[in-house]
Amino acid sequence: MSVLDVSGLAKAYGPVKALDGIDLHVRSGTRTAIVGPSGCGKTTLLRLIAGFETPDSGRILLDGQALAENRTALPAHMRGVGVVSQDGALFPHLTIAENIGFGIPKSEPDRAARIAELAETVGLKSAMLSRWPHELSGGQQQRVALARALARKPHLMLLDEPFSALDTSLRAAMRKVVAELLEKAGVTTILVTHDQAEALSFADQVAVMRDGRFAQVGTPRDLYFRPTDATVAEFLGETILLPAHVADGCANCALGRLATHAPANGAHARIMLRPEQIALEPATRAEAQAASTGIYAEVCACEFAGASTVLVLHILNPREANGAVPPRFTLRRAGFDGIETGAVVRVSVSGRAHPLA
Ligand SMILES: Nc1ncnc2c1ncn2[C@@H]1O[C@H](COP(=O)(O)OP(=O)(O)OP(=O)(O)O)[C@@H](O)[C@H]1O
Repeated sequence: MSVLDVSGLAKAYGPVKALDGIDLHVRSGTRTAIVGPSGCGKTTLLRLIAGFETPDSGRILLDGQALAENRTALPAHMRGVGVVSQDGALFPHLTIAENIGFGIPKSEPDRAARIAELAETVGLKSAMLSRWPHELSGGQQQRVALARALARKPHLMLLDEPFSALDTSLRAAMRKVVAELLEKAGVTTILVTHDQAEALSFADQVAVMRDGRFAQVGTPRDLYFRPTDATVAEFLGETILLPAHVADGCANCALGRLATHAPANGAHARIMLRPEQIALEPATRAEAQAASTGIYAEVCACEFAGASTVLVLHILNPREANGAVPPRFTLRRAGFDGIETGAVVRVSVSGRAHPLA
């Protein structure tokens, strides 16, 4: 099991600052996911850790040993770092057994047995060992790529969008298999992905990257429920943002007085809620007009999308303190429960609101 420490890492391609001062600590035997929009520098970071490129400045330590320090770098093959890329990149002229055994010396007496064991570990049938890469499905090829990387007994595994070419159901299954396998082998792992749900479910630690820097690093729950800003919040999932007056651990907003996560203050703060925190119950316009407590809303729009439905809700009796809040918000709900455009609903909020600057 190995510990990775990255500090002050920077890399520019001409005028483009691909990495602009990255600090990252990955604990031994854990899984870290790096997410961020296209072009933010994710692959560049993996390439520097793998040793395919040299940083302009900064340091990468694996178990205290310098893999790269400023412009000096240990060659990739001496780092003990395994890499699995998006397409698996198998050698087309080698059989599956030869691909898996690529990094195992031919002189090793139990080479064939190790290849068979690795194939079994990643769930490949022994009959596949004599096949060629083009005779395997995408998911099977990714398993071979993983077995090939594991054969070298890496201290650190780098996974660069390894599931992105797979269809949705296979993707989820492979993610689970790979997470379990790496955990069992105790290999410290970094996964790069575009998929926020994948990052949140796969990793112990998630780093959100933006313009060559980390916007936030933390546990999946921390990042999802306590994002540092609205961009991180929206990147990690559906978000409801409402203007609020935040003081003394409470936020006054269009949805009433809500307890907040942190003791934040600020007259112009906003709060964030996740859609799972909002419950709707059918109600009537008369109830809404007569009510002295509770929040009522009218459904102004309803977009059915199969597994989820997006509602636009107009709050009929907003409770905000400053009166300047547009009392309307969008809510994505799982499934469809018959609430249509024109319906009146009672709105309740569970859990705490998260204040944002
Ligand atoms: N070899 C290169 N030469 C010039 N610019 C490069 C090179 N490699 C990357 N870049 C630039 O550096 C920035 C970061 O690229 P990188 O591939 O690391 O992003 P990414 O987050 O992995 O993107 P994606 O999710 O689309 O793969 C981009 O602006 C990219 O155009």
